[in-house]
Amino acid sequence: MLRSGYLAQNSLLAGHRIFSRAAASLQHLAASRGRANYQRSSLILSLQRTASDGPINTEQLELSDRLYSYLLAHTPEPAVLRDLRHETALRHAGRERNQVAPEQGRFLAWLLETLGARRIIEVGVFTGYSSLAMALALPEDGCLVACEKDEGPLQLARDFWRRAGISHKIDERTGPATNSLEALLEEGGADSYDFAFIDADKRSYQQYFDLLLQLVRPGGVIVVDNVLWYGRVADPKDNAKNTVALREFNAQLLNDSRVSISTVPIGDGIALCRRL
Ligand SMILES: C[S@@+](CC[C@H](N)C(=O)[O-])C[C@H]1O[C@@H](n2cnc3c(N)ncnc32)[C@H](O)[C@@H]1O
Repeated sequence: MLRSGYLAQNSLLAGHRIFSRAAASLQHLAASRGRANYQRSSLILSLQRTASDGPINTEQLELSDRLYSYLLAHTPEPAVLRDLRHETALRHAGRERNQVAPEQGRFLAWLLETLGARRIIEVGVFTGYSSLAMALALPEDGCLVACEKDEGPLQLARDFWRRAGISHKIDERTGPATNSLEALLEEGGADSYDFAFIDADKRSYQQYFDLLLQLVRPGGVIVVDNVLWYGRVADPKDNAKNTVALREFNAQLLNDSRVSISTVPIGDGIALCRRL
């Protein structure tokens, strides 16, 4: 979108128009992500930490709306993914927040490229933003098993998979994801996947994780979305079912000797888990 190569092909005027449209779109995106919850007093925050086992660097980068817009402007996003965001906002108004953010989609794609992943699984597809971002990063003979229970948003996902020319890489599994993952195991899929992404109902995360640990090969990676849950996991007063489920999942993950983990505060927080 804002890439110099792209702008260079257009006249300065056209470039200006593209920039203005993209900037407006990015501002809208930044504003619509519930980032008002973040403190805005400065770019660098000094936090009161509760860690008691030694000095730590307490300087944290705060993503203000302005800095987030800058980040988006420096995140490559193919036009087909940007169009899918817009189409999702039109057809599934109010549910756009279900989608991973562009920098997360790019991160997942980059990770797959870096790992050289060929066979991957997604749990929770919605209108297909993350699946499309990931499928674009797979080789021509790669395969993404797309698990989704809701037929409604899948229709848009299919349109865009076709439009992007990656439908042949998608193995669609409609229905409750636990059934789909169990079916993959019955089909002999144990230890045969390079990567999995969990982004569905929070109370089933542990179940998905345990099944995916059987499907992903040793050395393979499972990425889990929403582990910081918009900050709610750290709020002792928040005992909503999803918050409690994510808190329990995070606590279990910390002591799970089957994986090596790193939790990264991108988007709503993701846990990167490598199967040992
Ligand atoms: C947060 S959205 C996924 C967003 C998607 N990863 C993206 O970036 O566009 C979660 C999706 O999980 C699906 N889901 C919820 N419970 C499910 C289940 N038990 N089995 C399969 N899919 C489920 C929902 O229908 C919804 O579409």
